[in-house]
Amino acid sequence: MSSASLRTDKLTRQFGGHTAVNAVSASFHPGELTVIVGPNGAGKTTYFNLISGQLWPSSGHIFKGETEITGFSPSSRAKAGVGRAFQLTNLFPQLSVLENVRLAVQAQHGLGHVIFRTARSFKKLRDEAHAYLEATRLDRVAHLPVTALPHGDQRKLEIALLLALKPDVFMFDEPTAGMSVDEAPVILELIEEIKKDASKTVLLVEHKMDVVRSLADRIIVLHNGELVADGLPDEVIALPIVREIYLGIPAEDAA
Ligand SMILES: Nc1ncnc2c1ncn2[C@@H]1O[C@H](COP(=O)(O)OP(=O)(O)OP(=O)(O)O)[C@@H](O)[C@H]1O
Repeated sequence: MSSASLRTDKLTRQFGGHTAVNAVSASFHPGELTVIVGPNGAGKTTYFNLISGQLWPSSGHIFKGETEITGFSPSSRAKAGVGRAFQLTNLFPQLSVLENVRLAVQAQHGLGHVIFRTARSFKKLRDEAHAYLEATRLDRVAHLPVTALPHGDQRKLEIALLLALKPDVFMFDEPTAGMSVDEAPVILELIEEIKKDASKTVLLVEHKMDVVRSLADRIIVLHNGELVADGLPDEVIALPIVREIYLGIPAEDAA
């Protein structure tokens, strides 16, 4: 267990009388990309929100390495290395895409929003920000105010900001949702790149089976809040419950 970079132990969240996530224990390891699948309402987003700190668990624990982070705020979790691509909040709408990413880089370097000290250090931060924009193919819109970005580019910016955070654990919730067919491959290639880094742990919630197949090292299946399967992609995809959910094959025919 000690090699896990992230671990949930009997993680549970109730809403009123409804148990959205039910005693989910799972470990996630560096160099591994785990896709979390399950039907609508299975508890995937709630599980993600519990890990990233948007929701508190009703019971159970979350560990980053050896450190228990269950009581940490979302920003403390991010500082501890658990980073999630978020809907764009906390941005400076009047500033350009590049400036927003540069501020994220600056914050990651522990400089907060202080005025940069030297021209050289400012250039270093800008160059790093530019590298994240190139990685997400946003360099062509670097000068635009963030409010001018179309939806697909906004989703890419979420990922550029996540890269700036330099997390050990990357969390993506349907990263290509709402993107056009020609935009999605850029993001998938980028996630491929991240997963090649043996020190990074990647968690992905995804509905699209082609994306699941191309990226997953491992798949876990949530159903009614419970973890019902955990294994290698081929094994898990062959399970009747997964074939029923994703391929529409009734469980009795798929068995
Ligand atoms: N804030 C909330 N208050 C009450 N019930 C909630 C809340 N958030 C989620 N739920 C319920 O918890 C269950 C799990 O929802 P969740 O959104 O985590 O599922 P999901 O697997 O992410 O679904 P989808 O694939 O549709 O996004 C659902 O029954 C949902 O209605």
